[in-house]
Amino acid sequence: MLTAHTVAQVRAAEEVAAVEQGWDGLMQRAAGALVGHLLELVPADETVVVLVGPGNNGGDALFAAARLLERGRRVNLCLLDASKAHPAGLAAATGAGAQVVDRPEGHRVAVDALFGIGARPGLTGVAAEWAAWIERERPCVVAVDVPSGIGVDDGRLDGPAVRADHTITFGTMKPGLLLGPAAPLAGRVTVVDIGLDLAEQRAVESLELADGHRFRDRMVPSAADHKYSRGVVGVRAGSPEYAGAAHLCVAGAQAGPAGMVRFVGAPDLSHRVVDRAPEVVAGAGRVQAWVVGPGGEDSAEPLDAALADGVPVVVDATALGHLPDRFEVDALLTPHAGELAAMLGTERAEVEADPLAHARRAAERWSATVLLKGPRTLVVSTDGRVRVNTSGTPWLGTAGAGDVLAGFAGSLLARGLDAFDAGSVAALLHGLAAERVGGPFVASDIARALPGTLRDFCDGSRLMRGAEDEIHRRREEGRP
Ligand SMILES: NC(=O)C1=CN([C@@H]2O[C@H](COP(=O)(O)OP(=O)(O)OC[C@H]3O[C@@H](n4cnc5c(N)ncnc54)[C@H](OP(=O)(O)O)[C@@H]3O)[C@@H](O)[C@H]2O)[C@H](O)CC1
Ligand SMILES: [K+]
Repeated sequence: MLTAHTVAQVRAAEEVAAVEQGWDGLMQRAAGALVGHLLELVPADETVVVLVGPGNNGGDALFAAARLLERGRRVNLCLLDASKAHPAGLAAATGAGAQVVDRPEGHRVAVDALFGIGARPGLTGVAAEWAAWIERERPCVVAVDVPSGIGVDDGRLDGPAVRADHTITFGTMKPGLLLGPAAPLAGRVTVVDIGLDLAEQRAVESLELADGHRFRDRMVPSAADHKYSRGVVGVRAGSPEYAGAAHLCVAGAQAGPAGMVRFVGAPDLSHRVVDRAPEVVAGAGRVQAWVVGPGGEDSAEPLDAALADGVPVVVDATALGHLPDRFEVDALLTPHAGELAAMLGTERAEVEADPLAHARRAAERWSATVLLKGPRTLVVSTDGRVRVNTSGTPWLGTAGAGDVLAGFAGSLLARGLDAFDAGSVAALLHGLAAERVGGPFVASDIARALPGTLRDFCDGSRLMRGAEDEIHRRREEGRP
């Protein structure tokens, strides 16, 4: 699981680490980690330009520049404000032979050390000009800790920011490297250890394939299980206009770990669903979770009927327009930015500019877990936990992909996962299934790839557990 921490959490951990390592020791450790990656990333014959800001972020890079020069690399410095550059760092870099230049133009590799976690979002003045040069000329950019100018805690952009190819970040991910419009500016992110102890607190998490072990026992049936004990997922989706949404939502539900899918809809649509998917049982009956809304009629009736059962529910598409005042059951709302904007009475662009704040508002407003679909799907729980999904490909922007996701999430809910886990596991596996298929694809291809992806998620954890057991055995036997 990837974890990200806020600036305040990082600062607090730095205070603790500095007692042991000293502030200078921390900065040297950050600089050392940076050098290791720069030596790998930058071709030996390139002259690197380091864009140096007024704080410790610039300090990290100045000490790294000195060490690069000692390793025979060529380094120039662009100082945002010569009077404020980290004095000891500047002395080290120039002492090692770094040249100060006025402008970054002409360089093909840049290190962005303008601002780190101490910065407000949005660059101005010369920093903005340098960011514009990067945007125009597209040199290879390695950002120190974060791309300068991003909203570190929320991923917002408030004016120009640096676009990086790589970000070397210290101690932990930062929320802005994972979510919001800022995340793509970080490029490939590498977290390096500088001895911060952050394990317990976290602002944002991101599930990975290797996290299957956390869910395996709640998804894979045991020998004692039968179809009902595995959970029944009910689907109320589709309409004469969007009959396909019923098929796709059912296909997503069938791809999950529940033991049975029920479909409730108009007789004609029910016949068509069962003709295509003979395992489906049509008609009302007991379920452990409902999925309501994909391609559905614009009416309050399907969600009201589902809520009357008092079981967990996935609420998608048209059903998002008929929400109760607050949910009394465990609910997973799955809007895209436009739908969330309509729910909150705001504009789509506002949601896209700050997805986290809007998802949080909705989670609080309706007392429900909110899965906000997008390039980085967010899942926000009622108690404030946040997961962001990093799997998937842009090919997922295809008709019906959301219907499959809703059905699959419903199956996880019916199997007993809570809305937060069901939403975040569904988003992860939906994205991994898309990566597996490759693209271009249609939504049915994703539904077909989901069972294998789910199996890998669970099996991978078995392999990992095998490895953990082996490590444990070796330790007990005193072997390395
Ligand atoms: N604490 C440590 O020893 C370690 C820090 N590490 C690295 O340090 C940065 C954080 O460094 P910090 O000095 O706190 O902050 P910055 O380098 O990000 O820059 C702060 C200065 O920038 C000014 N500022 C902030 N925002 C803007 C802006 N939008 N435009 C112009 N100027 C801005 C700010 O001025 P103020 O007026 O707000 O005071 C500061 O002068 C961290 O990211 C690491 O890279 C290492 O991790 C090692 C340990
Ligand atoms: K930076």
